[in-house]
Amino acid sequence: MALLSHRPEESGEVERKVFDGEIVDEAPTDTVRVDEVRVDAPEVLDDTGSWVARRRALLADAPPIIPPYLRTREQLEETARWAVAYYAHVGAFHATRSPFYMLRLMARSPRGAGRLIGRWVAWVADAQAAPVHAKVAASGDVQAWLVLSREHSRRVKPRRITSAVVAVPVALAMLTAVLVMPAWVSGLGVWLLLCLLGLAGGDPDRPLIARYVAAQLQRPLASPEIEAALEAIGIKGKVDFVEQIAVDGPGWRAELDLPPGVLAERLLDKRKELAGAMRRPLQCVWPSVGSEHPSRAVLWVAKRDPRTIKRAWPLLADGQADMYAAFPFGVTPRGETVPLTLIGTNVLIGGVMGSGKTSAVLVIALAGALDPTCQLWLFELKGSGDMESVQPVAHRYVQGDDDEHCHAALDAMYALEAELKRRKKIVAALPVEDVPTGRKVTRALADKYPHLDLDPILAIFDEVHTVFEHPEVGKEAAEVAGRLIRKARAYGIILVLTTQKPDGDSIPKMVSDNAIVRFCLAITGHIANDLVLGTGMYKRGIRANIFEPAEGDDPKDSGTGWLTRSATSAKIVRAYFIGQADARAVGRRALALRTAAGTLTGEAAGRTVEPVVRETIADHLHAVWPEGADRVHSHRLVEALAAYRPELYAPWLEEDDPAARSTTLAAALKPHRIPTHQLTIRDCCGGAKGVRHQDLPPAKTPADDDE
Ligand SMILES: Nc1ncnc2c1ncn2[C@@H]1O[C@H](COP(=O)(O)OP(=O)(O)OP(=O)(O)O)[C@@H](O)[C@H]1O
Repeated sequence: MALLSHRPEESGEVERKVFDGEIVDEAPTDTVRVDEVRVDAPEVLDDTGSWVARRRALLADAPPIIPPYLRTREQLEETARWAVAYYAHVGAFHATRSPFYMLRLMARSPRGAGRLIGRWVAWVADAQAAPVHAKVAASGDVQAWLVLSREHSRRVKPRRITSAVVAVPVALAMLTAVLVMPAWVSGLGVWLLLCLLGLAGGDPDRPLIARYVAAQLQRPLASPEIEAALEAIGIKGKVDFVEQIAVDGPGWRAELDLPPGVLAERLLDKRKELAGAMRRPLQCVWPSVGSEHPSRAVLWVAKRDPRTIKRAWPLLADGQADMYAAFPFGVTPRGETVPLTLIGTNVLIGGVMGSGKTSAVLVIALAGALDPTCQLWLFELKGSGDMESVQPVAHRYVQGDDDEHCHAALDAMYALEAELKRRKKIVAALPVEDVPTGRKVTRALADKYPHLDLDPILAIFDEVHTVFEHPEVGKEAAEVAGRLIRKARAYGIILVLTTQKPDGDSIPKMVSDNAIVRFCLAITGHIANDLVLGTGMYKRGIRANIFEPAEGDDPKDSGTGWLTRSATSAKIVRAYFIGQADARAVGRRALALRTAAGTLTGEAAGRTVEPVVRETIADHLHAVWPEGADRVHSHRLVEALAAYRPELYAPWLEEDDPAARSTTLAAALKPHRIPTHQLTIRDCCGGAKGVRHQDLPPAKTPADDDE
């Protein structure tokens, strides 16, 4: 589906074209006029300059003289193929059922004969006038009765004569024909007569011909249907169609101005009602906000229900992926493949239960698996086993939502941070000719220096809120993830986070603010929408509450969401759906690829993952502890920590009250089992909460830090 394009082209030209909510680079060229609809000539505004200037503007927007499908052979062929396939199918459908249609006709012929004879008798007897006769007879008006009788005779007599003149010769002719003609001709005649009688004996509730109902073959879109549907959902008033409804890819596109004062975003909120009013499957109806003004709407309606079109992931059966390049991720409702390039980015995926997060992230994981150079760190924190297919090639694989799994996830985040610092140091020391596009990891760099281990790392944390909400590791994990998401992408570490709880508590602000690729599946409410897609997206009409999550066996819009890469690009995409059996087959292929390439690492190579030596707040306390002191007040420690590691502890100083700062420190120390006590330190400031040196765990080697 081509949707809206309002992204500056590289040339610097800005061309805004809106197609059904999706932002694309170029306007579609494959439009075919299909529908004679009322088209008002574009209004010429008074202030657009001279007569010539106004005509120029009109000409610029004028539809092409030769319809595009006559100029592009592919579109013409595609349309012709579609039409032939459609009519061939419909023809075959009815041809197969024609014997049943015949039987039905025969069975209805007695009723048809009865009806025709009844009508004939009623006509001859002028039955229409019977109620009037009855009324006059009841009134006892003799004069009126006589007038009516005369009139009745005058009308009925010629009918009787006509009937006799027609019926007798016809009956005789038929009898003669039956006796004289060969048997097959008589049979054909009787059969035809019975068919005609059968047609006359039809029942409107039981049509003779089976209605060809196919959800994926939609009737063409027409303006009266749109107007009626808008009215049905409460949008009353004059609707102006900006252009004729046209074929646009595998659907129809209508661009319209809603009645004055009605915002186009209302259609987004009422997509379901609109589809209901149009009597079309929800997945076929895609409204979007136009670019000209807030009341300009674009409605794209699919010719076929996208759910009935099975599209296999292009890498399912063969092929490799390259994490430094694009891999196929999904398709737009128009059926165009949407590639995804993840190097140099990170990904945030959000959606309610059943919206298709795991299926979408599985596409990314399998693409990573099919790049033999890519290290996979997989944390499936739902514990459902949906990513087991990738386990055989994973450098690290954790599945579950218990304490141990959350600790393992935090540990992995620290390990990724340590790896980031290692890479950063290496890249900083490289000669400038090795990093012509800036100090970041590239495929060329990784290939040139294989011993430096700069190959991409794909780290997926599925249902990451499980870690962020964990009472012990949550806060720490949020801080590490916040640092990682900002810095890791330049060094070939791709972070992919998914959550079914997009809210402030389950996704730290630092994470949501710094996500680059965002994929928002079905969600409820504008807060969750903007948390996943970025502030202001809901207002701009990029709304994921238009999608419906899976319900039972019906996938509905599952796997469909808004995919954005920057504030100005957004498109509706349905991620490829890869079933578990297929995913396992891809996993086996990935294992073979890596075994042949000798690139199995970590757990996949049978190694045990050692926990990283990492800094904790206990290490930081050791670092700031005054030499020789056996006790220090908490508020003093907070000030010292904030000076030592402002990125971690400066926010604690926002609290002016020393007691409140002490409470924050006590809460942070609790997971490390470091107690705080009421301490009186004479040379300091009397009695207050504080920490005893003897309660600190022994100092350990701090992780390398070049912050
Ligand atoms: N792209 C897709 N195309 C078609 N169906 C899909 C797609 N993605 C998911 N589904 C269907 O939706 C169901 C739910 O998908 P999935 O488990 O990925 O959702 P989820 O958001 O991870 O749900 P939960 O949070 O409950 O685990 C799947 O079982 C599948 O039937």
